[in-house]
Amino acid sequence: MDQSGHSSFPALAGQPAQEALGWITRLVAALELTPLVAVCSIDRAGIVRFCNRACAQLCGMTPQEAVGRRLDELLSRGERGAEHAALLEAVWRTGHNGPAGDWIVRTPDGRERWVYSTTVPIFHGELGQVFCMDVDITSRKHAERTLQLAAQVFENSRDAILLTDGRRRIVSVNRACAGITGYDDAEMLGQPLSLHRTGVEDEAFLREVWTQLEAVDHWQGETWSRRKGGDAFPAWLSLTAIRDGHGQVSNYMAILSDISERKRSEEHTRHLAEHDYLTDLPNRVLLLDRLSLALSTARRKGSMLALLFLDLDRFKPVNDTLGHQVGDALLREVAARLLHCVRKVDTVSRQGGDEFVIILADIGGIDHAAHVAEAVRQAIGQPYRIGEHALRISASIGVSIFPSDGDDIDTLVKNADVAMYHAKEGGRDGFRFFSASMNERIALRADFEEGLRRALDEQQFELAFEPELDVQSGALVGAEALVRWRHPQLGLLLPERFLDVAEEAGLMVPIGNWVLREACRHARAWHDEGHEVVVAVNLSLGQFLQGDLPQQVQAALREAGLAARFLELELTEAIIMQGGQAVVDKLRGLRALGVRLSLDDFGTGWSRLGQLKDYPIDKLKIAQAFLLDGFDATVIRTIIALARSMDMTVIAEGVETAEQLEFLRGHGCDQYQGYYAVAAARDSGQGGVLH
Ligand SMILES: Nc1nc2c(ncn2[C@@H]2O[C@H](COP(=O)(O)OP(=O)(O)OP(=O)(O)O)[C@@H](O)[C@H]2O)c(=O)[nH]1
Repeated sequence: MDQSGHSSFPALAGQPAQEALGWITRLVAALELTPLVAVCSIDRAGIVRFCNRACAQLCGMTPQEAVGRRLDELLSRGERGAEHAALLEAVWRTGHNGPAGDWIVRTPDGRERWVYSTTVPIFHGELGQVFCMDVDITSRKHAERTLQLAAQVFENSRDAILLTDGRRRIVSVNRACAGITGYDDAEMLGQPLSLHRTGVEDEAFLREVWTQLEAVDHWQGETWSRRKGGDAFPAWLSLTAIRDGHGQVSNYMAILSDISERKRSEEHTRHLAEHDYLTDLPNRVLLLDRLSLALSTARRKGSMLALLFLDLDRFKPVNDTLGHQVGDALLREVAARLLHCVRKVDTVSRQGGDEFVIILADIGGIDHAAHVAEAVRQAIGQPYRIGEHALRISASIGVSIFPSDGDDIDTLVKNADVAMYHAKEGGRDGFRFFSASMNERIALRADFEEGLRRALDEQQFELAFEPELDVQSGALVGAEALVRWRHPQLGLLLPERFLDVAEEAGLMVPIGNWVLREACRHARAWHDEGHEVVVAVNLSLGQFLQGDLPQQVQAALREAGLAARFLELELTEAIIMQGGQAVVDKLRGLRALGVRLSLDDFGTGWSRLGQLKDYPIDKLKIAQAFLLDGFDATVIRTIIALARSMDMTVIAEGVETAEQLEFLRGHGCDQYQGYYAVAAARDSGQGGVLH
């Protein structure tokens, strides 16, 4: 017994001294060698006096290296170091065992280990040493942490997770399970995992699922589930068999995700991809899909189908005058009216712009298509009220029929389009059925356009000149250049035969520039022969709008060596109607080159007479309509007076008789042109000048 009353070795009490010593030696040896418990002892100064192998290993050194160092050099006690130091201090103070507990220690080489640790004071007379015993529980701690995390994942997952035992009885469900399925835990636990619990009801499907699960331990796929309340919802189901160490299935895990939201968003995305944003009608993609389906059905049933290709008439001016928003609203209203004209089985789609295509599925006969086309025409033609605007619009409709007008999508769409084009050409506001001859006309027109494209390169254009004579003296003062096309097969063509096509084919500018250069070249030739005649060239709107028009004019004059005052550019009213300072500036720019400007066809559409004085125009050409379609003396007199008041030259076109010329002379008209001028020039020998 020591002075404090503690027995140093109670277990050896009563043993003979020799035997006790043997026991102690063996115990120390066991302590020394045990791999399970790291043991070290420290003295009051905190110096390590004993360190077994396990302790040395934990610290990453040999026992010899450990002994003699301070304990905190071996194992620092991590974040809770102060707490541990206080505990140790209490052991020294009270002489009682320190409480056992888990600690994180840090070894000298920086590793962190979890230890289960206790501290025992050992008395030898007085309190001599404190033994620290640590069991390394790092792996267990990690396993616990992993399990804890798994449990958190299980519990917090937004998907329903169900665990069963090997006999498919539910042993655990997470919180989300009740949220998704509507069944609470009590209704689930202990129940067999018939997938009815997850709402999957298709027996054949379920058999297939379990068969695959048994074979490869996993199955996943999309399925329809039903909540306890009866609602069906789309779900993603994943089933996994979990096997034990002997390869037997010990558990099954089912994960059920509610994918209604994702489906809704996918559906929304698909809707956007297949529908027109403005009218929400099927777009071209969906139309082709529906048409393909409708064609398969029609082929199988041997029935007919009609395709209506609809294009609004003169829709562009609605946009241009009232703005795109009104245009958009009109398109939406048109879409709504179209839907009213067809059955549920039919498809109304918008192709873009002001084009719509309608599929009439399974029609009884052609008259059905005609009936719908007429109903559509009438519906579109009813007045519209868009905001404060009252509008009217019409549509041109082309119809193609399966099987007579085509057997495949492309042909049917193309033929309906061709028929629509003919409806436009036929005066708009109507419908046309496709006929084979339409294609021939389209092909002819395409050939014609192709020929026109080649005509410039192959020098098939020519100029003719119409003389302009002085009313008083009869002298030749000018000549208007008029373009002709010597077509290889069709012979000499007048501009009205090909200018529309040139306009649509974008050829007006190159043709116009050719005319300009060629006219200047001719004028120069006349001058060289001693005839100082002005040459007049018509300027199209397209030409006027080109940015480098002044340069083109200058180049033509330079190439020909013609003085600018001998070139007259004839403007159309369309150019002046563009209005604005930009037009005035451009005209002034041309005028500054020294050329003359005349206004062609004056009097037919000009509504802003007051502004005429703002434009730098030298000459007015009285439209020939006033002379040819019933001689309008009042208008002619007025125009002459107007031109005089503004100091402009005035010329009358289309003069055919001596009386007309007399009238013009009597009212002070300066020049004239037309059949009578041609004859007069010929008779006076001046006609030959204009070769
Ligand atoms: N407001 C609006 N206009 C559009 C839209 N898409 C295209 N457009 C316009 O629709 C017009 C289509 O005009 P076209 O069919 O070429 O010509 P049109 O004036 O109808 O003449 P015709 O068809 O020859 O009778 C163009 O001006 C386009 O800019 C759209 O989504 N909204």
